[in-house]
Order: sequence, then C-alpha cells, then structure tokens
Amino acid sequence: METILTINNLNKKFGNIHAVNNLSFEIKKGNVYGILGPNGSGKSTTLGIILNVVNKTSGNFSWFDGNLSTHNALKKVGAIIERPNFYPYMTAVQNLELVCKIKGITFDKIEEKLKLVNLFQRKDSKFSTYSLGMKQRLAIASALLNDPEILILDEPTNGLDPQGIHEIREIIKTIAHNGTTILLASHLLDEVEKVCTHVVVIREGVKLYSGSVDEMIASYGLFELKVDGETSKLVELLSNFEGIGTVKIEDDKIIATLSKAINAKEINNYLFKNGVILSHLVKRKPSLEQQFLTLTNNKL
Ligand SMILES: Nc1ncnc2c1ncn2[C@@H]1O[C@H](COP(=O)(O)OP(=O)(O)OP(=O)(O)O)[C@@H](O)[C@H]1O
Repeated sequence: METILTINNLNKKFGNIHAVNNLSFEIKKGNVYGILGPNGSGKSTTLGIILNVVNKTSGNFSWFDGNLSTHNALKKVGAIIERPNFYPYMTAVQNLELVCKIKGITFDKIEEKLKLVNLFQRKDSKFSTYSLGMKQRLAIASALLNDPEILILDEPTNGLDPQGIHEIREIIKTIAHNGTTILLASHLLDEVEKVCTHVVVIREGVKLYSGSVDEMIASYGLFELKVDGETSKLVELLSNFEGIGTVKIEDDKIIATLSKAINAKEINNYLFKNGVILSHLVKRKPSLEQQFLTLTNNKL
C-alpha cells in the first residue's frame, strides 16, 4: 500500500514542555486516521509540524515517496487547522473563487465541491449568513478544491451542535469513500470510533497506541459477572487468576478486564472448582472508550 506520510522520532519542545515526544507513525493511502488524545496532548503541534507551520525540534517526517520538497508535497495536501477564515460580505462561490485564484487553479471544481458538502443550494448566500456548521463545510470544500491526496482536519466538529456534527462526519466518510486519505485530530473517542479506520493515541506527546480501530476494540476484552450473595470471594478469586487485569464492582455486577485472552469456559470452571456458582457471565469486547481510558490511565 502506498505511503502518504512517514513520521520518525519527531520531537517538539516549547521551553520545558515536551509537546511531541519521539512520535513515529505512518499514513497509508486510502485510510482514515485519527490522532486521539486529551487536550494539550500534542495533536495540533504534530499537525503544525507536518504542515510546515511549526518548527520541529528534532526527528523527521517525509511526504509521499520522499522525493518532493515539503513545499511541493504540501500542494497535494488539503488542510483545515484553524477556524475557517472567509470574507463575510462575499458569497460562498465568491470566496471559493478567491481561494482558487490564490492557489492558482481554475474554478472547475467549485460546483462539485459545494455539492459534496451540501452547500450548493446556498452557494450565493453571503458567508456571514452561514451557521458554524455551514462555515466548517465550506472550509472542507475549500480544502478539496485542488483534489488533494490527503485531507487534514483539526477537531473538525468542535463547537457544532449534534446535527452539525453528524453532517460533518457523514461528509468525511463520503470523502474517504471517494478515495481521499484523511488525517484528523480529535479528543472525542466516539468520533474516532465512528469515522476512522486507524488511530494513533497520544498523551503528553507520547504515542500510547497505533493501529486499526477494529484491532484496538477487539484486543483482550472483559468479563461481566454476577453471583447470588457474597461478592468478596468472587473478587478475590478473580484477582488471583492469571490474565485478569483489574476487578471492579459496578452496580450489581463485577467487571474483570483481561490482560490476555481467556475464554468464558476457563473462568467458569476455575470459579466453580473454588466453590463459586455464577448467576451471570458475559464476555464483552471493550469499547474504544474503555481502551482509551485504560491506555491513558484514566487521565482525560
Ligand atoms: N506556541 C506554543 N508555545 C508554548 N507552548 C505551546 C505552544 N503550542 C502548544 N504548546 C503546548 O504544547 C502542548 C501540546 O499542545 P497542542 O495544542 O499540540 O495539544 P492538542 O492535543 O492539540 O490540544 P488541544 O486539543 O487542546 O488543542 C501543550 O502543553 C501546549 O500548552
């Protein structure tokens, strides 16, 4: 699979803040990547570095096959890393025409991109009359005018209402479906779970996980157990079982997270032999949220 971006041991220090700490990952063509991390974890700084608006402290990154200068490579990248900035007294079309002039491209794609982001009906309305969601969608149309290989978005749904969030996510999925690679930064777990195929989880600039969203959700899993009567014996037995990570009491259930693959039969036999008869035993895959909380040590 074609590589779009390679990042190797990237570091950025602002004084004594290590905003990006030895970060490495790769972006392959056709996937949707999410950089997921709490506020201040280094997402925007990472995007700024690869887009040449923030200077790295050390490490390197290379676009495409590495043969283009960053300046030329960035002509094949569409990015929205700040609030959309258009002229309020100009219409959507006029604003996009101006963007085309600045980028030195023809007006050919304006209509197609306005349709893609569901703004064609409002193409002649002044930007100042647009809702926040519409402004964000116009920014996406603008970033796509030169049919970039990759679209980069920083917190694309920040500040939007649920309807606006839904519209943006659907548009991102359509753009990905049409073959454009996407890299987005988000602190929202469900956003990454819903939109992305791959995820890089970072905290305080350090990569904690990178891989497919499916694999992340599928790894390990957890047991949900119930017993009639005394739970303390069950908790103790579970805590002593190799492969059980944490044991928590949640409402009337006990949640045991796994640190290796264990099947339900194994755990049931073990408990039965030790005199505990379960009234409920379910194995669940943890949600990305549980995974994320485990990875970031519950520090959100
Ligand atoms: N120009 C700067 N000068 C000093 N410190 C900075 C600067 N830019 C970012 N930082 C610091 O670097 C760290 C990472 O910030 P960054 O904005 O990259 O995080 P983020 O994950 O994008 O967070 P958010 O979602 O809040 O934007 C933070 O501690 C931040 O305060």
